[in-house]
Amino acid sequence: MSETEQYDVAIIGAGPAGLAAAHQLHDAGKKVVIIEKYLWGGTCPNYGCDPKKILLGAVEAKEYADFLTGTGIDGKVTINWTDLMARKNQYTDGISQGTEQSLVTSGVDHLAGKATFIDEHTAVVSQDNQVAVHVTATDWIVAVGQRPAELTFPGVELTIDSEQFLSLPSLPDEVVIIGGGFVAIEFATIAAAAGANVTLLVHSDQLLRSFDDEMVDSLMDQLDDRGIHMYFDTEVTELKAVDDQFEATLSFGNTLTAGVVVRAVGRVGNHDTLALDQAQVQFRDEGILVDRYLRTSNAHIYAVGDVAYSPVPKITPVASYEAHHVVQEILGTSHPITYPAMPVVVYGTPKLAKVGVQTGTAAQNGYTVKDIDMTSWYTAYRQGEPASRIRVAIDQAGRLVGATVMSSHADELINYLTTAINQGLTQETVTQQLFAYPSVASDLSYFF
Ligand SMILES: Cc1cc2nc3c(=O)[nH]c(=O)nc-3n(C[C@H](O)[C@H](O)[C@H](O)COP(=O)(O)OP(=O)(O)OC[C@H]3O[C@@H](n4cnc5c(N)ncnc54)[C@H](O)[C@@H]3O)c2cc1C
Ligand SMILES: NC(=O)c1ccc[n+]([C@@H]2O[C@H](COP(=O)([O-])OP(=O)(O)OC[C@H]3O[C@@H](n4cnc5c(N)ncnc54)[C@H](O)[C@@H]3O)[C@@H](O)[C@H]2O)c1
Repeated sequence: MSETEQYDVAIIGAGPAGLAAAHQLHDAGKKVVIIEKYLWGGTCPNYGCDPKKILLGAVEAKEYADFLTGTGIDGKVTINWTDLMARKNQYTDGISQGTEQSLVTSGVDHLAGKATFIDEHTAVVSQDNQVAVHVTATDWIVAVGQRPAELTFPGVELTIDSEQFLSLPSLPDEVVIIGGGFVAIEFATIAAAAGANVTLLVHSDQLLRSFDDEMVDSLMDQLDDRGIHMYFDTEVTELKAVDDQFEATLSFGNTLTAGVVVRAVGRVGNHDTLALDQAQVQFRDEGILVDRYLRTSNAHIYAVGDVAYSPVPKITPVASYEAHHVVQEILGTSHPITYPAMPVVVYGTPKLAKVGVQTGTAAQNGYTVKDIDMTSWYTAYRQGEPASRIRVAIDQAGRLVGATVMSSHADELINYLTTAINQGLTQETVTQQLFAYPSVASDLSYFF
């Protein structure tokens, strides 16, 4: 074992959270090291948000062409999975090395290997066939993210997870996806647009539990129109390899045959890999327990991003935001974290996005809810979009407090609505702004 390296701050995990913290603390003059056991950059750019949205890029282009077929577009656009995957790989292949290089360029110390605590200030960083390194630091930031949740039925080892789906060399004709959340819907959309016959197996009675039910129903209609089959209250009880296919037995007795079965049933924290007991850090199955300062039960160890058990969406902007907060804590500006309104987007076709007060329950909580069909509005019309809908919640003072949007532009529109909520804008203040016309933003004042 090598001699111990001593740092002001050591960060475990080089995803969006860990990297943001490392660069900011280094820039502030701290002696920092960041430790990563797999790919520099973490989930989002290597096997999450970014590769997913590259695949979605082709899906969107195909959809736009499909919508306008017969009204100015002739011929059918098809997705070439091999070429699309090559484009995705061209992007992701450079991420880890490029991210590591930016640490080198910035002068941030970094170590490849798996970190495990041996006491509250020290971790061992080990890598196959290499001498383990001891790292000691005054403060630690744990930013180790999550991994796909497992299932336990016989044959589950024949399923693939989200990372494997995002690198599938060829797309089978039949795709089965277990789950009804973000990953399941996004992958179903991509696979269906690329020509596969897609079935979602949902173990509860609903998709996307945290969203406004009515908007989820609208999204389901759209998924249905795109040929995606959905079975609810259904589980896989067994999976077998039969010839070059897989045969899934379902809880109600039927069988389904598919070329690939994707597991998309949530994510679990990587905190169980860290020997946290050695550092007196408490955790539960859902993640590491943190207080309002993002401190763990050991005041010198913070947890941020997906692995922190905090009541916020587990998404990239939140991970970076929490990292920034902890940096301020370590630099001496101590205050409890508060979160602005946080937009989340399900990147299907169409996209479903929400922010702020849940619009499904807003009326019973005293807000005015407006439900607007935007299908005939200019933006949807000019693109021939078959369905576009928004529900907004407005408070007594006329301020927007929540929104759910289903549209091909929901990812952009939700950002404007987030700004409106965070700034406490009313219709009057929005009409004082000038927006380019015609554009998504130019409709903003009609939502109040
Ligand atoms: C398929 C998919 C699509 C997604 N799409 C979106 C999206 O569109 N928008 C969005 O905002 N979010 C999306 N997310 C979520 C987003 O990727 C995460 O919220 C984000 O990456 C969390 O950042 P993090 O830094 O907390 O963790 P991560 O990015 O997971 O990084 C944690 C890092 O820690 C490393 N690590 C773990 N254990 C150890 C250890 N013991 N020692 C050393 N290193 C360790 C891991 O290898 C990893 O690199 C998606 C996630 C998935 C899976
Ligand atoms: N666009 C985005 O921001 C984005 C995209 C993908 C993933 N993510 C992040 O990754 C997380 C994980 O995504 P996800 O779709 O895997 O999880 P999720 O929590 O969104 O959905 C999990 C799904 O699995 C089902 N499920 C749970 N246990 C099951 C079981 N035992 N058997 C069968 N089904 C079961 C649930 O009913 C649910 O439908 C998201 O919650 C989000 O934080 C974000």
